[in-house]
Amino acid sequence: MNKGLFITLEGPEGAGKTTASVEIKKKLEALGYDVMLTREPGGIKIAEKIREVILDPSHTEMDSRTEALLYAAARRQHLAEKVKPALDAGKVVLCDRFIDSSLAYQGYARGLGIDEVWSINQFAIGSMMPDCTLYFDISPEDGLKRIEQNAGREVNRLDLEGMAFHQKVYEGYQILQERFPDRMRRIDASASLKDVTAEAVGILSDMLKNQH
Ligand SMILES: Nc1ncnc2c1ncn2[C@@H]1O[C@H](COP(=O)(O)OP(=O)(O)OP(=O)(O)O)[C@@H](O)[C@H]1O
Ligand SMILES: Cc1cn([C@H]2C[C@H](O)[C@@H](COP(=O)(O)O)O2)c(=O)[nH]c1=O
Repeated sequence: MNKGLFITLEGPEGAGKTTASVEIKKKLEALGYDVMLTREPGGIKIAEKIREVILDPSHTEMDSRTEALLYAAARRQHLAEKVKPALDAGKVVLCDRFIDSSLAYQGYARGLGIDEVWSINQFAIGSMMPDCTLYFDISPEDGLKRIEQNAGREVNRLDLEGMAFHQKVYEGYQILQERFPDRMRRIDASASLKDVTAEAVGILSDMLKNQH
């Protein structure tokens, strides 16, 4: 049984998840919560190594099922080694991407099937679903425009996919929102960082107050 709160941040490329997660962490800490920020794929040594393999732009030959399985493997290790111990210690875990990324990117955009990708992830995560998912809603055009303007950002293999793929990712997230209306909370990610952070902190502090 979790003691902490498991929060995931989801959305298309350039939605502002990584930037906002740092601000959300600061605000929740100022309210007295013990917060751990982490990311997928990655967050620990083994998963960061898997991330390098998945996202290396030269790995153009990677099969879609291999890609889905690697994400699930990285997820399992990250969950077992870092997320679960933090939740057991009562922390608020903010995780930049989780299973919904696999469902939207591999399940829907790659065409493997949301249910098929769900089932391989069931093996990886068991019953460890997020308590709440902040869905950063932004059009793929606007998200990619932000990334293009960020000269320092690494360009990974998935960034190099065309607009049709990113449009499908966006559609995939819309389907997930319909499927999980209670867990997924939509945030207008086209708003300013200040407004995005305030909306996210509002949602989470209500949840935390009700939990204790
Ligand atoms: N609310 C915002 N308004 C305008 N620009 C923003 C906002 N939030 C983030 N940005 C900028 O957009 C770019 C992408 O942000 P960020 O890396 O946080 O997105 P992300 O959702 O984590 O993307 P990815 O999943 O592709 O890594 C960065 O240059 C960041 O400074
Ligand atoms: C967890 C997860 C991620 N992805 C994709 C989404 C992004 O293109 C990259 C991760 O890069 P970021 O800068 O850290 O957002 O990987 C995916 O396709 N499936 C997943 O399960």
